[in-house]
Amino acid sequence: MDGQKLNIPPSRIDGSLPKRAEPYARLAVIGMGSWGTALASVAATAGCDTRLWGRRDSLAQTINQTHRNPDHLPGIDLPERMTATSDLAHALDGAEAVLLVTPSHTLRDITRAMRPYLPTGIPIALCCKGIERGTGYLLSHVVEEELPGHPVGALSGPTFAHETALGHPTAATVAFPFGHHDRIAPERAPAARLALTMQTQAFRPYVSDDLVGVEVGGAVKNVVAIACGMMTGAGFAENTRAALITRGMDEMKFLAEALGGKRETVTGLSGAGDLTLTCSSTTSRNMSLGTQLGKGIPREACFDGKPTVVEGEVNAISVVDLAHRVGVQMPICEAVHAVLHEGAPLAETFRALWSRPIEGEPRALDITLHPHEGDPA
Ligand SMILES: NC(=O)C1=CN([C@@H]2O[C@H](COP(=O)(O)OP(=O)(O)OC[C@H]3O[C@@H](n4cnc5c(N)ncnc54)[C@H](OP(=O)(O)O)[C@@H]3O)[C@@H](O)[C@H]2O)C=CC1
Ligand SMILES: O=C(CO)COP(=O)(O)O
Repeated sequence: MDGQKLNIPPSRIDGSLPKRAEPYARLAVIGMGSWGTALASVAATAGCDTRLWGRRDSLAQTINQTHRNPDHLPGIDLPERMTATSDLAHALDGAEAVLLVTPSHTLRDITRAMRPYLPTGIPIALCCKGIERGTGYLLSHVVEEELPGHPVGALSGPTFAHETALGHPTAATVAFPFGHHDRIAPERAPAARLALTMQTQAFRPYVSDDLVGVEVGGAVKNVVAIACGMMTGAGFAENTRAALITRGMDEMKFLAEALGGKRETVTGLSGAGDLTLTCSSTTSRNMSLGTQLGKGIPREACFDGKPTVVEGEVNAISVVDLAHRVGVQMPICEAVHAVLHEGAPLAETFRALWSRPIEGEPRALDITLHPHEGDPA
């Protein structure tokens, strides 16, 4: 069977990108924190007319006057081409695509607020990481509810904001479900156009059609990073961290598959890539929260008491809740949830995690071996 008989355009047969994809000329970036600012900087560097929105007018004015974001990316120069505003209508006016980069718990409110200003059909890419608490929805589902009639995708990967903004070589995945756009000419496909819009000499996007796999990777990796931090803070080292990363990836894989995502996405930039980055670096806020808790620092004293966006903290609740709904076991995420939200003692919780009955690797090898009776497990 060949593509001619199926009447599939050549670009769909070999999976290659449309040959004539056009970058977007104007982008709105919603969220003036470190990642929104870094992404706006990348897009502007790539030549796109970029407007960055944040809730504080004083910060927007500072960015416009100094080309720096002293609150979220101190000391890093931003391109003069990007402008900042606290006026949502102005940010969205004429935007050909939108990046959503607010903390995940604010997503529903901000997308609802965008509704009067965004003509239908404008593609929206999620750059925040999480699952909605209470509903258990992937964030793309939240956007689809609040802003119906838009192609929704994600941009995600191993991307610390300050490194990206400094121009360190960085790669990420841009995922939109291709199926939604079958009637759109290939050169209009949002994943291709957004990837081209964001490409610079330092920032390298890859294109995917597995939005679910990408979203699950971003949400779960933060919870696993807290687990890695907890064990590191408690005094354990590389063996432990490598085990948590690998078994955490297994949890990611099963949740992604249960929701219709692809296993191979979990081994890509938005899964294994981001998991490795976040679980290996003291720069990570999630890893850092875990480390401080593992050292016995009370939650209210972590980060010297400063309010800090730690997505894995709330997402431990939503990930575990979603896993229960779809019948997937996620013991590492459950352990983090128990310590953070159920008052379970950290040392005992992780000892119990390590003493669970022996299982097969992979899970498909359906084996469960219980400890001998009388063993001190
Ligand atoms: N930082 C990174 O390296 C990366 C972050 N991400 C993801 O990007 C998303 C945004 O995080 P990031 O840019 O790091 O955030 P930051 O911690 O850098 O900044 C927080 C941002 O959220 C705003 N904010 C905080 N609380 C609220 C609230 N209750 N209502 C509305 N706005 C609020 C802040 O506004 P204000 O300044 O006015 O307080 C600020 O713009 C997260 O999902 C994160 O996981 C993804 C990849 C990399
Ligand atoms: O998602 C991130 C890097 O890809 C940022 O991770 P932290 O929120 O843990 O700092």
